Amino acid sequence: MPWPVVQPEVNIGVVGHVDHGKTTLVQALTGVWTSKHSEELKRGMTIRLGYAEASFGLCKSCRKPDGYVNEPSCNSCGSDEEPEFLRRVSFVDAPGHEVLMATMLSGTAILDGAILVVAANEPFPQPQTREHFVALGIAGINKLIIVQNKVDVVSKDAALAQFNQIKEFIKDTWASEAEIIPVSALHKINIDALIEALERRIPTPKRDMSLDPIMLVIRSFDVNKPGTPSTELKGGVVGGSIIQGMFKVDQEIKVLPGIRLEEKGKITYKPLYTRVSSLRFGDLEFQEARPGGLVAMGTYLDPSITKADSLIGSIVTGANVDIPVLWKITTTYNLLERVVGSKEMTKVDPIRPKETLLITLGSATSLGVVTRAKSDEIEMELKRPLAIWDKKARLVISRQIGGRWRLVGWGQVVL
Ligand SMILES: Nc1nc2c(ncn2[C@@H]2O[C@H](COP(=O)(O)OP(=O)(O)OP(=O)(O)O)[C@@H](O)[C@H]2O)c(=O)[nH]1
Ligand SMILES: [Mg+2]
Ligand SMILES: [Mg+2]
Ligand SMILES: [Zn+2]
Repeated sequence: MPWPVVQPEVNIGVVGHVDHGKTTLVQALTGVWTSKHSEELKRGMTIRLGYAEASFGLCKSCRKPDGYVNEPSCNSCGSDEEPEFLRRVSFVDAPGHEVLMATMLSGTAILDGAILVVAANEPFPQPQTREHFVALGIAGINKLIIVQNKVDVVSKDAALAQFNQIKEFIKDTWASEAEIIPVSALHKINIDALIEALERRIPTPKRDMSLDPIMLVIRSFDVNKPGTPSTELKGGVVGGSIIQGMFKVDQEIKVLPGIRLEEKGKITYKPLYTRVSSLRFGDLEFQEARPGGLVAMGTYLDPSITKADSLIGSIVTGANVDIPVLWKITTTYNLLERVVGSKEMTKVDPIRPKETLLITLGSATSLGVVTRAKSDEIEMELKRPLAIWDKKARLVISRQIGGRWRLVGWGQVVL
């Protein structure tokens, strides 16, 4: 029986320090090189959130973990029997460069679990190894696998020494039980063991389909070729992940905070109302879409509104769902003791009135100027309003230190 054609059911983030091999690992798992943008190819680094899917299966004739495969055949044992389909998985490939921390943070909201990639040939931990690890903890992504990558270029002893350092690092944290798997992403060594660990340690979460539908937008496009006659134009497309509920073709939806308008120097956002024209995962069309994977949602919006990622950080929900959109927020907050994302790990100073912070909530980011600071609560005026779809969601607080946005704390909006 051929493997079923289904949408992915779980989102796994691939995070870690720059150049540690995240994109190479996603390619080993899915066959897809996610960094396709010209700037990314030129600079050899991930700039936007990358995305790729794979189906995993298990060969019954093989002994585990050799029988875990990402294609409907097994070359470990040469059996003619088709491996059994397990599930379709999506990978969100985060950029590791320190200047792209905000992009990494905006991806964490759509994850069900994560792989932290650590290069075996560099001292452990590197700054963004720490910072991404802390970001996962704040977002509550407690299903973690640590991949020790590039073991092909270090000695067995060096790999073992670093393995023990990683163990020591996670010992008293939320991730103390995380498995550490040595691989070579480049040479595709031990990928079967990694797939086995993903199947075992990052189960598909139970979803409640009766909740109001919420999709967090991480991309948006105009899919029309330049010069298309206006009568043949396709509506704007938003790409993102459904974090609760489900969407159907033809459903009435709204996009929040919506379109940015400027009138006499005053900036407002107006919600966009439209209908779902199509739902796609990869190249496949579906009539309905549920949590898991990255869905491309076709709409009847003017494509100039969605072009060039202009709706990143928006949320999509049902047209009648009430969600507060706020320019001013009060949040509880907690600060880290140290700035984990810089080499020096300086102390985190208290939040001061008038300072500008970077706030990440879901896939949205906004600058916020602190108007009042108490020991456990701050008030902020935002440069871009935030849609508060879940008042229990944690927002992440970053501060500019030495010219870089560094993660310094987290909080919860008080409504
Ligand atoms: N020897 C060896 N090199 C590897 C391995 N995995 C990745 N590399 C190399 O490491 C470099 C960086 O790999 P990427 O996959 O682009 O790293 P990344 O973590 O996605 O980098 P950013 O997206 O910029 O954070 C490339 O030259 C890869 O070929 C491995 O297992 N062994
Ligand atoms: Mg990359
Ligand atoms: Mg094998
Ligand atoms: Zn087999």
